[in-house]
Amino acid sequence: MITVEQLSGGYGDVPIVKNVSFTVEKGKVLGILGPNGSGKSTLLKVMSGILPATSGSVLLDRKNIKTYNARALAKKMAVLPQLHANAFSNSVREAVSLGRYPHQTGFFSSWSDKDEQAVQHAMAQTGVLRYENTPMEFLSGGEQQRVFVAQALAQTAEVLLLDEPTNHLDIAHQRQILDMVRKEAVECGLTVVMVLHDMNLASLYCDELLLMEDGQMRAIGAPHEVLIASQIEEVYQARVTTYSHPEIPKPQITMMPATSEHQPRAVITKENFTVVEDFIQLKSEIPLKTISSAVHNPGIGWYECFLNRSVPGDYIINNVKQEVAGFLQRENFSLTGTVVMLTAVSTNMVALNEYKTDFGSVFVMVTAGVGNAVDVSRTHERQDQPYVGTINTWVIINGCLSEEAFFQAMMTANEAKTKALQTEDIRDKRTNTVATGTATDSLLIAATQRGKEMIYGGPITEVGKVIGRGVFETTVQAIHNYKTKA
Ligand SMILES: Nc1ncnc2c1ncn2[C@@H]1O[C@H](COP(=O)(O)OP(=O)(O)OP(=O)(O)O)[C@@H](O)[C@H]1O
Repeated sequence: MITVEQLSGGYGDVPIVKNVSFTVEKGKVLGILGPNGSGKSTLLKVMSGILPATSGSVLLDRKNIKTYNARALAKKMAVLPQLHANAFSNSVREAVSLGRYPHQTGFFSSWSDKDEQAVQHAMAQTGVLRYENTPMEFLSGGEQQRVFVAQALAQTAEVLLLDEPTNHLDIAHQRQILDMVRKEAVECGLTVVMVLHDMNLASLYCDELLLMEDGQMRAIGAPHEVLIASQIEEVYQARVTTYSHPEIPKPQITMMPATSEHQPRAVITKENFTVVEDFIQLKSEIPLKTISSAVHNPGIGWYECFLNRSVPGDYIINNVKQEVAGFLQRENFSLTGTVVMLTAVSTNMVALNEYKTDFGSVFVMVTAGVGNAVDVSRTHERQDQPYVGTINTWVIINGCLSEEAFFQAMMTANEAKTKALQTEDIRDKRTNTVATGTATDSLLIAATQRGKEMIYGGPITEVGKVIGRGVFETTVQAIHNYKTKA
């Protein structure tokens, strides 16, 4: 455990670090973030005693570091500095072994089994074992960086201070070093304070983050309490946006480029749609921000091509995703840029309408295979497998929607679809009650994201009104087409 109390210090008379206080418990990892020159490295230097503190104190297990002599302190705390004077012409093994100097005692100190184990463990953990006998000068910058991390690790101190440990490392080695740091913290109780420039890595690997600004603490707390877009924008003077990591409940930050770049024409018109026997296609000149429950490329993303593909009624394939990928490859569609829905109805039953609004046109496309419609409130009564029958709906918006508006637009569209089924008196054959949809309906909302952002997409908003009317009317029309052409 390390405690920093109202610590100030710097170079000569100039205070760089001002009044910093925090505690890192045993087995926890603190990440220090901040713009260039905000005092991160200086803070580590004052914490480790490399630079004198002008006021305040640093405690290791509640004992001031001033009470330790250099060797005793080095046994407790290992430091990886930002810049290494690479005076080594010796081997990797010898460089890592230097980490053991605090443990060497007496004038003729001998190399113990413990020393050997610590060096072997450190080299293995950092992936430098295979360079063991290579001279340091023969290693790349990233390989040398890993050797320096190994040297700090070999010190087997309780507290590790790391200044940009992932400097020069490719992503695989960044992961290796940071995984190793986390593992040593969680499994061996190592306490870690590390300066990182990459906020996303810091979010993933640190329990807490300290954000520095002009030598002072701007914020400290769990990643989600520190990585707040407005706060990061203020401190770094850069436009950013936050999003959730897809698999881990940690925030991530992405930079927003300046928008001076020429933007191509960004309007979807009727000409962007084509209907052929196999599919209904929308091909956009710009990627559209999309949210969908499609078979291929579902979820949230940016896509340029959209297919509502007609497949035979007996289309039962074990691996639908693979079959669709094969189709895209055969037909020369981009696997990563195309969203695909499947329908058993033929493409000539499509209903496609344009709705003109003040912010731009909205297109609604529906194919409605309602032969096997279901009443969602009664499906719990049935034991059978879902069978074919699909209403596919696209809402394509020449406009800009907030994240919230996208989800509300989905709800609005779905409500309008259900209302259309009610109006057309489409029934669940088993219960003879009004159907609410089919077992495998799919919905897609896509927008050009140009123009003024629409914050909400509920039924009484500007965009919600057109979605409500558009999906209702177009679904009714698609049901008529299905009834007359089936
Ligand atoms: N040896 C030095 N002598 C005098 N001033 C220094 C020295 N090293 C750094 N500084 C000053 O201290 C301030 C903080 O520097 P520091 O290296 O701590 O920043 P940092 O946050 O680690 O930056 P970076 O992200 O660029 O590594 C800077 O204004 C810098 O110019």
